[in-house]
Amino acid sequence: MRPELSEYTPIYSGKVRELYAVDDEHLLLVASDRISAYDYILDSQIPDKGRVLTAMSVFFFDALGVPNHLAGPADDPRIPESVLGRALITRRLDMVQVECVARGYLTGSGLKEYRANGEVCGVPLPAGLVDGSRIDPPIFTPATKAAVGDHDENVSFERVAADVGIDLATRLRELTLDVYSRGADIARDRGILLADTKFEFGRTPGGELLLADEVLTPDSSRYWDAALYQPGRAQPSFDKQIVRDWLTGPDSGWSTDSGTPPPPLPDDVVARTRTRYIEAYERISGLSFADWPGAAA
Ligand SMILES: N#Cc1c(N)ncnc1-c1cnn(Cc2cccc(F)c2)c1
Repeated sequence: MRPELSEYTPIYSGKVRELYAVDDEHLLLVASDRISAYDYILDSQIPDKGRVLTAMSVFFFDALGVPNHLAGPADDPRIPESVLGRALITRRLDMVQVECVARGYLTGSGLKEYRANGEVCGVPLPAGLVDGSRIDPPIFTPATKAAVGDHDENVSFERVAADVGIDLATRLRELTLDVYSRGADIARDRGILLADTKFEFGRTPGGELLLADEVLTPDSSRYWDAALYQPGRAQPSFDKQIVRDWLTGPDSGWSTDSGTPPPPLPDDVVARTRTRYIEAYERISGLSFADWPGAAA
């Protein structure tokens, strides 16, 4: 008999995820079916998004073999039925307060910084780069965690070293770039470009540094279809472009500068977006989402 979610203590509620205390040493990370676009949490949910993204994290935790915070399988008996497949039991860690970002392509806040001063997080880049340019080798572009609703602030490696010490900062950079590069290789072999990603790390009471949070999901990363890749423009998001195009298209009656929340999504936009998430998982993992625990939404 599985416990009810109400038996666990809520300790954090994010835009699309929640965190519960299971006991003194373990947490339950729950991924919802909520989706964000243009800095709004949409009223419409994407069925099975939480289960797909949980499956992607588990695939990469297993595939990359990095010591991590998982403390049980996807069907761990401590996971309530109501969130089975979209929740994981993890070790409770002392989280390192650094957003560990790796970039293999130039876009978003990194592009904005580059256009202003030719570098990202203090890392100089070659002249002449455009939106979507490859950054080879990939770079470590850390950020400080923002308050809810704010954007993280990009900081230099030197700032991270000042905050957490040079040894830990060096280890964070090394792990971030290694895990990003190996994850990007896996995705690229399946026709999907991992443009950038954000990792979080934490330490055990014994001081071991573990990879935590979600790993290489479309919510913590930018995924692009390699077949559509064209440097010099904003690349279509593998998973969110259908939503973005409808919201900014003629049928939504909405615009990004309206100052109002986006309208609900049409059923076909929801359905096609669900399919994109499942396609990303099945192409990258080589596994069938039908085999993943939990009831289809
Ligand atoms: N992972 C992890 C983790 C851990 N293993 N130990 C202690 N704290 C955290 C932790 C704290 N904040 N977050 C972000 C987060 C993740 C998932 C859902 C949310 F609502 C929020 C993660």
